[in-house]
Amino acid sequence: MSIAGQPKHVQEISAEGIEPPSEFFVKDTILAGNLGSVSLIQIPIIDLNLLLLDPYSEAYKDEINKLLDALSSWGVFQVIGHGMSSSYLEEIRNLIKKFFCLSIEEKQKYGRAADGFEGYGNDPIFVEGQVLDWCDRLFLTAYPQDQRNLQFWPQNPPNFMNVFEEYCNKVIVLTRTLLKIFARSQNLEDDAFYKEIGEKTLVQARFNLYPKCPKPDKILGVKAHADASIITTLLQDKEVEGLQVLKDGKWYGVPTILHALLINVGDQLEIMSNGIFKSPIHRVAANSEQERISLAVFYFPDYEKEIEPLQGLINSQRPQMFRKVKNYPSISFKSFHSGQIAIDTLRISPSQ
Ligand SMILES: O=C(O)CCC(=O)C(=O)O
Ligand SMILES: [Fe+2]
Repeated sequence: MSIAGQPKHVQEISAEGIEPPSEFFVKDTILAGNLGSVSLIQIPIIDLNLLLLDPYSEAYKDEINKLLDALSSWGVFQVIGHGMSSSYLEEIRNLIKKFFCLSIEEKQKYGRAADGFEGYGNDPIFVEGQVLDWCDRLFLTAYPQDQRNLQFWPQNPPNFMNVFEEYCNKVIVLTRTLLKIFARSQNLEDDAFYKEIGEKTLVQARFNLYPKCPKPDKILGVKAHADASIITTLLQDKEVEGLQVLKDGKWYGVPTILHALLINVGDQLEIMSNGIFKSPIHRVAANSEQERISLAVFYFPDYEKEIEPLQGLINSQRPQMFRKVKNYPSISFKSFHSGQIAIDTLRISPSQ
């Protein structure tokens, strides 16, 4: 089955074992380099429990320094001690698998519109000549609650809504705790980032399925990008790796850790931190042997909220690095599809 005018779901192409259509083949750019094997790198593992200790304790100081180093170099770390047990995270992974295991017809009940973003589907085509990601996804808005489009929320598995909602709530609590700790790491008031973001936040989730791909040396699960969010919380497949992060011009594979969640700085946090925290460029490799799943939860400010570097992080040594911005995801989206790095369009050059 293919939907009129749309390429088939990746899951179907993979199951049929046919040659992938040419739209999936990456073009030879620096961001598509080294698609063969990359070395796995142990990105920092941060224990949240240690960051909730007395700030004068040695254990706290060591952990906050490790965190600061992670935020300002990789822009990504694995968090443990977040209060969600391994078995709970396994329940969430099972929910993702159960949904993607349904027939295409069943999943298609929650299918996105041909030109839409929300719902179940393959990579939406927005520009001519776009290279397609080897990934089917279910994209949902979780908060604000009144912006949920419930027609896209699966009724099957039957407990989907409750389990997903509870998980989102836990991720939101974790995100807000991290924002406080990030502020402390800069000697700012606990609510410094939180005040800039405002009360109204947008929380969206992307459930990803990366079916087996016969050409992992020429095709990507997700093309190189930086997230437009403030913070992204990623639940990775427990066995199959695929996420890669670009650092100093080299790609590194991120290992998966059963009980950890992967946190990455999004562009809007890089902006608010005046460039101190880095929003990493990352991508997902395809895999010829194994299917992979993941769940990314993106935490955004409201579209109407203007974001800018915090005053407390601007000084003569570090002048303001980014212009103010509103509705950053739309800028990011356009840049992504025209091959630009979105955050660079907001950079203030030193002479300005
Ligand atoms: O699946 C992954 O590991 C990462 C997905 C991702 O980067 C995204 O959805 O923005
Ligand atoms: Fe991402």
